[in-house]
Amino acid sequence: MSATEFLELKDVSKVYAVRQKDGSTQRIEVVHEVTQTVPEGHFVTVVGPSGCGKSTLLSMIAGLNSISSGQLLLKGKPITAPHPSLGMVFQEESIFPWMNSLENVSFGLEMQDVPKQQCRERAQEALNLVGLKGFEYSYPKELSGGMRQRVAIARALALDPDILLMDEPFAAVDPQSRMFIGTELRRIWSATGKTILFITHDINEAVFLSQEIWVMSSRPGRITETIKIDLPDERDISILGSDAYTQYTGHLWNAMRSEWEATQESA
Ligand SMILES: Nc1ncnc2c1ncn2[C@@H]1O[C@H](COP(=O)(O)OP(=O)(O)OP(=O)(O)O)[C@@H](O)[C@H]1O
Repeated sequence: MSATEFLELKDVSKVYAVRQKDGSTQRIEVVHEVTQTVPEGHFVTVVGPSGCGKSTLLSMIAGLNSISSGQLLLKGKPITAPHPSLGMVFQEESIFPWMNSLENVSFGLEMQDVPKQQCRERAQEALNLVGLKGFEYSYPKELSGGMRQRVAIARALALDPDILLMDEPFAAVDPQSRMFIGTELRRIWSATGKTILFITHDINEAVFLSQEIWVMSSRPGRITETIKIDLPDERDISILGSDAYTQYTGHLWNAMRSEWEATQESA
C-alpha cells in the first residue's frame, strides 16, 4: 500500500440542515471540499477558529457523521459507519466513574466479545503503555485530569485501532500538565506507530506534537494551509525554546489570526 492510500479525503463537504425560528430548515455548509491525505503512522493536527468545522471533520472520519459529498477512504475503502479500526478520544471525560482503570479499559474489548482473560491482559498492556501501571484499581475520582485522559487513550488503544482520532483531548487538563501529557502522547505514538489525527486550539501543543498541521478557515471550513513540522522526532520540553519551534508557532499565530479576523468580520 502506498502512503497516500491510508486515509484519503477527496472534496469532502458537509452541509447541516439548521432549524430556523419559523420551523423551516436552512442548509449551512460547515466543511467545504477538503482534499487531504494522511500517510500511515503520521501525526497530523487540525487547528482553526471556533466553529469552523474541525469536530465535524473528525466525526465524519470516525464514521459517526455522514459526508454530504466527496469521498472519505480508509485503506481504499469508504468510511460509512463507526469502525473498530478507528479509535476516538474526546475532550470531555468519557470514562465511567463507577469503573476502575482496568475495568474502563477492558470495557470496549468486552463489548467486542473478547474473552474475559484476554480483555484483562490487553487492558493491562494498554495501561502500561500510557504509564498507568500501578493505577489499575484506582477509580477516576482518585486520578488527576491528565491521568483520566490517559485511561481514555488506553481504552482506545486497547482496541488496536489503525488510527486514533483525538478531539481536543487535553482541553480540560491544566496548561503545565498538558505539555507533559503531550510528551507522553508522543512517546505512545512512537511506541505504537499508530496514525493520529488530533484537534486542538493550542498552537504550542499543535507544533510540539505534530508532523503536519492543517489550518482550517472560518466556516465553511477549508484547509487553507498544510504545514510540515520539521522538528526532531525526539521531542521533549527543551524544544520549546528552540528557534525552529518559535518560528513555527509564530507562523501559525499569523495564519490563525487571519482566520480569526475573518470570523469577526462575518459575525
Ligand atoms: N448536528 C448539527 N446540526 C447542525 N449544525 C451543527 C451540528 N453540529 C455542528 N453544527 C454546526 O457546525 C459548525 C461547526 O461545528 P464544529 O463543532 O464542527 O466546529 P469546531 O471547529 O469543532 O468548533 P470548536 O472549535 O468550537 O469546538 C458550528 O456552527 C455548529 O453549530
